[in-house]
Amino acid sequence: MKQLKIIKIGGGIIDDATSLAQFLQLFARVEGPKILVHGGGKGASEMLRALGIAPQLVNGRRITDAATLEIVTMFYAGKTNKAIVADLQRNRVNALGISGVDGNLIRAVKRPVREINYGFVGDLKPSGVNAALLEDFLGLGLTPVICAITHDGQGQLLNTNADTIAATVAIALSKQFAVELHYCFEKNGVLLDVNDDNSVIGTINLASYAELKEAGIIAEGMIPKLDNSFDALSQGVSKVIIGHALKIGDSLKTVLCLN
Ligand SMILES: Nc1ncnc2c1ncn2[C@@H]1O[C@H](COP(=O)(O)OP(=O)(O)O)[C@@H](O)[C@H]1O
Ligand SMILES: CC(=O)N[C@@H](CCC(=O)OP(=O)(O)O)C(=O)O
Repeated sequence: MKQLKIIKIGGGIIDDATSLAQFLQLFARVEGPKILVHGGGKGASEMLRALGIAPQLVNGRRITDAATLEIVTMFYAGKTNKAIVADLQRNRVNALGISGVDGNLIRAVKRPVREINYGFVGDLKPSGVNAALLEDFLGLGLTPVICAITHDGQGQLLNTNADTIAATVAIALSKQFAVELHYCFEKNGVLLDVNDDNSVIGTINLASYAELKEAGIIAEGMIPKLDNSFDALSQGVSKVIIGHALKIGDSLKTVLCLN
């Protein structure tokens, strides 16, 4: 089976121009077919504040009203996506910036209102990913760069967590490829002590994840990241790695496994 690397980069690195440039230089050197999925939540929150809108996140997901949707669409699909593609082109990677709307790449369903009304937030299923289009792009030697905006097929844009996009795209492509999913961020991996970058937990399985969550060692944004990771592993993704964005390929990282 052909190999494919799907690499997700989060807002902590994107927000820092030097770190982003260093990461993209490393990404350019990753061999074989690859896809970059990017977030940008931190910068979007700063932009919202600058425009007088208080960002609201619940369990790592942004409550997205109409005004917030307009701004995050500009920020993710415009400014951030194009800046990343331009820098990859500088690094001689033929990157193709794309949202989930273009080419019907990712069709989502607006999250139903339960205790919390998340507004224009999209939930995903692997069947909503146009895997054939991504395969075609890869076949043309292009490197897709996917942002966190999706659509419902009825003209409505939706904001979707970038970790979830990476996992769902990875699952959708795992029929055609042996997929390695890398979550890259500003720490060395999943840590025993969130303030000690030397406390990386080398491997986590479903049982140890439950214990670490119960003990409060894994918290906040790391919970949806790991939920997405275990979903991906249980639905055909070969390998999931969580590590530092500026140390891709380094041995310091967390590898996830089901058992
Ligand atoms: N055990 C842990 N190890 C590492 N990070 C953790 C842990 N528990 C909670 N976190 C938090 O999770 C954050 C990563 O999640 P998130 O902010 O969603 O990242 P990203 O924006 O890159 O997707 C870290 O910056 C850290 O504050
Ligand atoms: C619905 C939802 O939460 N969408 C995210 C999309 C961006 C993202 O996921 O960015 P990071 O990966 O940098 O956190 C948001 O607006 O924050």
